[in-house]
Amino acid sequence: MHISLSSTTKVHDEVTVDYFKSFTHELKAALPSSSSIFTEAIPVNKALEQLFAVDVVYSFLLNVSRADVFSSEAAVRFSHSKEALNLLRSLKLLKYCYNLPCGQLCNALSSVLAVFDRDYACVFSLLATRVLADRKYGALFMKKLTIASDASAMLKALYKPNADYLLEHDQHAIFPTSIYRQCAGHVTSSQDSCLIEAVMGTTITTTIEICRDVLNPSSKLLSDVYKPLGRCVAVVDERLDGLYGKKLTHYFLENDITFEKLVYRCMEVDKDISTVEKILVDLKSRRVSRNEPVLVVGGGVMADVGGFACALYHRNTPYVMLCTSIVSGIDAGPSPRTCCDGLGYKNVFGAYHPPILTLTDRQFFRTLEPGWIRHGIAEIIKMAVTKDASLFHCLEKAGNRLVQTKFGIENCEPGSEIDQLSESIIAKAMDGYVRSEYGNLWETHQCRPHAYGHTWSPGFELQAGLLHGHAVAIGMGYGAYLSFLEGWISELDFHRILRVMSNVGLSLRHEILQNSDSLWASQLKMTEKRGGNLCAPIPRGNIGICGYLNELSRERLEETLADYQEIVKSYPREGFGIEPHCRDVGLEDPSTVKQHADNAVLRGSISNGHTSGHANGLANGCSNEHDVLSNGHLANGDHTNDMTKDNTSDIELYNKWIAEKQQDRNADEHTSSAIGSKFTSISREDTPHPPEFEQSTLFHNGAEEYACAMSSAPSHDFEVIAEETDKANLFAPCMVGAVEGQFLKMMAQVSGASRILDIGTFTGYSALAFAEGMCADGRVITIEADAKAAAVARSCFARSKNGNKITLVETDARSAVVAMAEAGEKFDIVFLDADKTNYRHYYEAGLKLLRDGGILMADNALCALVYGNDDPVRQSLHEFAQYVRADNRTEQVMLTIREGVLVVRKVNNVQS
Ligand SMILES: C[S@@+](CC[C@H](N)C(=O)[O-])C[C@H]1O[C@@H](n2cnc3c(N)ncnc32)[C@H](O)[C@@H]1O
Repeated sequence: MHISLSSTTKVHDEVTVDYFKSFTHELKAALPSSSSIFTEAIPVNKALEQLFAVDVVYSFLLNVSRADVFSSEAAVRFSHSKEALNLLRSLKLLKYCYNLPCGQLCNALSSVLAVFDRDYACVFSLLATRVLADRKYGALFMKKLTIASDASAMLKALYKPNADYLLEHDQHAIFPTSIYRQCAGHVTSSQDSCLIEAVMGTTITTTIEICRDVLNPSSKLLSDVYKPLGRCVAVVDERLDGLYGKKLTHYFLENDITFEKLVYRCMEVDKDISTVEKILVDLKSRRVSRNEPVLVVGGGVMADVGGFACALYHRNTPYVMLCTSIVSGIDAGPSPRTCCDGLGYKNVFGAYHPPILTLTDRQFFRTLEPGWIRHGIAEIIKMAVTKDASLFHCLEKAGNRLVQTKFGIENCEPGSEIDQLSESIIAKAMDGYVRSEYGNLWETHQCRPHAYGHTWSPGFELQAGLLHGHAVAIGMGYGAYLSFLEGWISELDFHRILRVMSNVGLSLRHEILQNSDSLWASQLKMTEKRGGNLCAPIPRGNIGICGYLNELSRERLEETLADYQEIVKSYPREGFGIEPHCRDVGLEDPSTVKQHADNAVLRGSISNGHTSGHANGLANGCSNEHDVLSNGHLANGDHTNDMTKDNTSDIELYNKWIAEKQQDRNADEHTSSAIGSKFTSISREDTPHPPEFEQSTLFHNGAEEYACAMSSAPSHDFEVIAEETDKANLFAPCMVGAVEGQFLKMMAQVSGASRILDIGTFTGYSALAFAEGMCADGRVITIEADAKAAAVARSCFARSKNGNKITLVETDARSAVVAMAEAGEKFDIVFLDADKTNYRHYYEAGLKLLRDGGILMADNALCALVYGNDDPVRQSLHEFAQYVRADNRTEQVMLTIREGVLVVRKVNNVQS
């Protein structure tokens, strides 16, 4: 250090634990508890001015502002105890004292004092609390009080020279963009500057804490971050909001912090760019600043998309990760690899952006299903086998009690052996994970122990619809077998690894392994991703140590895979896992999701004239073991080759094919009216009655079944509805069913509807389909007159995660719609599915209820064709269709979905 500021200022080369200790004693001597500064009589600004003028304080702040807080030497100096580590955490904050709000600065000072003198810290914290509570001075940067043009001359004389020093020698300390990251680099150039060689590096700091009861208002973990800012903007997983939303709100309310909660659905299927976009739009609308840590609350999906949104927002915005699942709590939460799926690939978009603070609290595990707990344990086992033998011992000891007690949270006493063991397991797993991840933040090399189990599993995880943890467990078991065959671990240790997984109900095998193609495809893809090396992490030497397998031929893979499956058959359940599939724990089958994703890629590649190899190329750039889709044909590239053929010949072939098809069809009387020469001039003739239609159904046999098979599978909630309808002996065909349900859901999604009116609930299928397609704060009002049907619907809504978006009104819809229109209610979509003879009445009220541009849909509209001549509904539906057709306030299309859906768009502002 080259500057002396006053004769009394001591400049320390190194800030140590002892330095903090002597600061505490010196401060107590200079400002004893009896000082007037600690009394309420003195205004906050005066108290602060006095505090900063104390010689001990300004020499302390000078030293910490110049301290090298990010070096490994500094870490070593503070590594001997938890208290010392907490001091390092305070030091990292105090380094930026000029830029800290006074409230936060005083808080950090009282945390330091608390390590050495609790009584004195208590007195000091009263001052800190007063400052924090002061709207003006609590949020004011220390530099405003000490070096700004209107600061007192005395304080300026003390603090300005050091600020000037920092401006020259350590710009981060005086004008930081973020207090959580620094960068440095050097540039060398030729004399004429035509050749430049440069090196750049970034240093990021973060804190990870395994904590308890973080949402108890007395916990300071979150309030320490947000109190100085005055507010907390949080992005919250919708499911978590249902479970803990009130507690979260209460926490911030009690701590007098404005809480702005943004809620998003975070199922695996939501992990796409649209969710990230929504978060970005919302952050902007809340005017979140680039220095304001966003609170991200949820499991793995939320950690990925929330973290990614923060990485994109202002190019880089800090965030605090509150982990609520095991996977986020020890893996995705602190992970720097934020991402979302896209173009049919998992994790194809992303950024390296770790949280500034990760909090893992086991209390949240209470609401996890056993199947989710089991799947989370796989990620812990991976760290135990490759990084930490002591963690492995803990897992062996705890066994299935981890699942039974939800990691020491249920069916056991606080402080019991399993409670402590669980805490230790989570902490050690986290430690192992961040040690292997943070040393290789940008994945600049492929020696990554935490990828154990992830080399072959991407080949079958999605195809088999497996939960990630079960797929990884199979990958780990097989990897351990290869390690044993290599002579890297003993047979005993190989079986210990299998046993620890089997004991908690994880899978050691699955039928899909009978075909090794997908594993081989995955191996090829991984090798490509890992820079041409297989580099498969497997245990080597002992449990707790990692080695890397770099060669495995196709023949050997087949042979060893077959042997492995024989061996694991001797394990309980013949090696199969408990509830291994996503569908077993109520999650959407990812293979369905994947199928749609593949279609998207294919469509994209055709319409862009690109090959699917283009999309493959994107996947190659991915950086996450979870990211390769298990699609054998894409991975093998054979499909790619088809698509890269000469474009012209493809078009010629297509034209020839279509000409033949046209001829065939035109030869068939029934279809020639709609296809071919008459296509552009369909008759617009109207008839007083519905035209004769020879068939009693709209479609040939098999058409609807095929449409159903090729549409996204409905969620489990609809199975519940079907079962309950059946149990209640209600007429099941009343329900809109799978294909139309999926259509309604999509209409809600693509229109971004936030309010939908569903007339004719029956047992709730259409209402729930709409609800599924709407965002968290969407509302479906559904009307049903029949008490029995309404009761079934109500119970189904109560069992669905989307049921909270639905309000069921049990009444006669005819008068209800009039009353709603009179009350000025507005909807984005109105769906008619009640008494068909009253469709015209609902239509008129519906137009009043729709916002401009809104959509009205009338179900069963094509039934005018198939109902018998003596059925009054036949004529009534026909007249309704005629009425709409003649209405110039709307435009419409009759869709041949199920029994016909007449879709009507309101084009003008409709007067009542
Ligand atoms: C075809 S079902 C509706 C099916 C439902 N949309 C679904 O997807 O499951 C028609 C429902 O409308 C109800 N309904 C008929 N007339 C009604 C009225 N005037 N007011 C309210 N509900 C009525 C019937 O009780 C019946 O449950």
